[in-house]
Amino acid sequence: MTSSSPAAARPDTPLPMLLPGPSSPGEASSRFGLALVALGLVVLFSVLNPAFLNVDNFVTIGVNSTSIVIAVIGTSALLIAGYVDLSIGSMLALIGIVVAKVAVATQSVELAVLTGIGMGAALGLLNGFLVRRLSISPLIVTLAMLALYGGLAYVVSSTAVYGFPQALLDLGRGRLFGIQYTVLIALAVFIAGSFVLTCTRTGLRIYAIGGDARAAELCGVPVGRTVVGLYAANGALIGLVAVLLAGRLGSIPPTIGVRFELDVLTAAILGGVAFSGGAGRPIGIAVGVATIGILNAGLIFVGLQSWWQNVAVGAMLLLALLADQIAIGLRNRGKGSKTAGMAVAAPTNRRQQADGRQRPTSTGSETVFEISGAYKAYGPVVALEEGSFRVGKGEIVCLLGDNGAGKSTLVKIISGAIQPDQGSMTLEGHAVRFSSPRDARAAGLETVYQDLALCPNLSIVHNMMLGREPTRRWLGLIPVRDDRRAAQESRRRLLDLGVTLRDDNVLVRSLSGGQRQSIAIARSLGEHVKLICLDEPTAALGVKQTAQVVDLVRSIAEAGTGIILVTHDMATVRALADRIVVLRLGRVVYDGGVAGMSTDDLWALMAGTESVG
Ligand SMILES: Nc1ncnc2c1ncn2[C@@H]1O[C@H](COP(=O)(O)OP(=O)(O)OP(=O)(O)O)[C@@H](O)[C@H]1O
Repeated sequence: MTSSSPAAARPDTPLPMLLPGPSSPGEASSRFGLALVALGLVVLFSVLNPAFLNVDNFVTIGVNSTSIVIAVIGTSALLIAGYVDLSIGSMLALIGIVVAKVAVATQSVELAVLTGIGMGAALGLLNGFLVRRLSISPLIVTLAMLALYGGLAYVVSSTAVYGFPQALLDLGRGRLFGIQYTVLIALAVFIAGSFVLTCTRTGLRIYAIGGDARAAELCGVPVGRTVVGLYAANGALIGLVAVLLAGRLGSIPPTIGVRFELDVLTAAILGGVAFSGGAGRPIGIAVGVATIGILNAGLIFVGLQSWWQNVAVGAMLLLALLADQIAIGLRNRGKGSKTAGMAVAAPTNRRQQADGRQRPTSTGSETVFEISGAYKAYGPVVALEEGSFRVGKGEIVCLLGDNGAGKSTLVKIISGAIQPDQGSMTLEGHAVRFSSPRDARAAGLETVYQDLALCPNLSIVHNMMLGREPTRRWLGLIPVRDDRRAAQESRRRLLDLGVTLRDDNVLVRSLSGGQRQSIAIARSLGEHVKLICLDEPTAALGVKQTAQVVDLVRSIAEAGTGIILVTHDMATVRALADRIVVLRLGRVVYDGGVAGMSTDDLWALMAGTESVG
């Protein structure tokens, strides 16, 4: 770890645009390799059939790829969030047939468009709801929907439907300045989708969910709502594809969606979207779509039977998944090898300096938080029998206890993750009751969990601001993420805590354990935070990193925030505790100072083998 000069971290330093997404060598090279694959295909098909290299041919490839261009943005967003919808081909067939029937029956283009997009959104919503509700793999849920929608398409009509109103045909075949409407619509959808993914708050949250859904949830991201919304948006896009296809082709057979999902998924994954979630960029996705378009057209051009397209696209998908796995392997191998240029500076106003002098306790200070008579049982197991203690303003209270003593249960109650069967809490003298961690956070009580609740695929700045991203109006109209303000805000917070950065655009995945812990603690510290609950902040850290975190915790307390620290690390207890609260078999058995106690005394107190007066 290297420390950086204060100038390097000055809040007014201009920042580049901060984009979430991949930065590992494996992912970058797979996109570069893909461009080469696309070029190689063009050369190969041109050699096999010189007529392939023709402007008209590429225009046709572009027009034929419009359905994939529209659908790939929804599929990519789902994949980035760590989800998938395999049913889009069958959904396209079902919506296409229904749209066709409505268009023929009413001869109204408006009704056809409304039916397509509305039905798509409804089917997508259903898929999203089932995926979240059933809590099983989205692969299985949407595979079932694939069969269901595909079958229903044949129930509605087992033969092709045609006889559409002229306005629908005009929509599919008309041109503006010589360019087909369908191409313009596809480009508009792709650009709008890319804008949402890279420039908006929702986009960042989609990457965050794919990086670590639980961490995103703990940071206040509404994961369930976002995922269901993504499925609905994806369905609406499939509805749009169905309408445009009806207009372009002039008839819709129930086989219209065959292999569609395979083409779309392959384009997205070839384009660098990680099947494992959390990564993928529009530029790569565009190259992926182009590759699939060239491949499909080229195979027809050289006169191969259609099943060779299946073979080729299937092989491409396998290769892309393999590249994805290699990228993950490379990333894991390189873990920890990079330094982020981050250090915790030594503040000058510390109550206890590095020489270990005891700092004065603040046991008698104004109470910021109090819990009384907390009781929690899981069936016959009493996890917490009597949890009562207080925390003063700026006081550090260490919560100690042997395994199974009830510490986690008490912390979960305080943080709103579970509700006690009995007991009460006050925050700054007011009675509080939290029905969720979000409630607790809103009241000014933050919890930093042992597994940190950070998204490894996002930058330090984005992690610091996740769930409360500042926004601005682009062109005075469209709300976009204000990454510059986010960076300034996050730097200011880190500097206040003595954490200086050389590069806050680095991904959290490349930080060391101590650096991550510092970021996790710093991100929990908003302006209105009155109490922070830290769960084993120094577990699994080395000596130097532990000292860094100890410094950080101390400076937070000095600023007046109350701290509850759950730890098994007696050196940390001795360095930080104003007071200790010891739990044994679900009961508080000691609440007082640590002065004069040896580490053995502390262990004995937890184990119940010695009494301390
Ligand atoms: N969800 C649950 N269902 C049933 N029993 C539980 C549940 N959660 C905790 N317990 C039980 O409650 C008791 C206290 O558990 P708790 O996790 O609070 O202890 P702890 O002090 O945090 O232990 P550790 O240090 O090992 O994490 C244990 O006996 C545990 O098995």
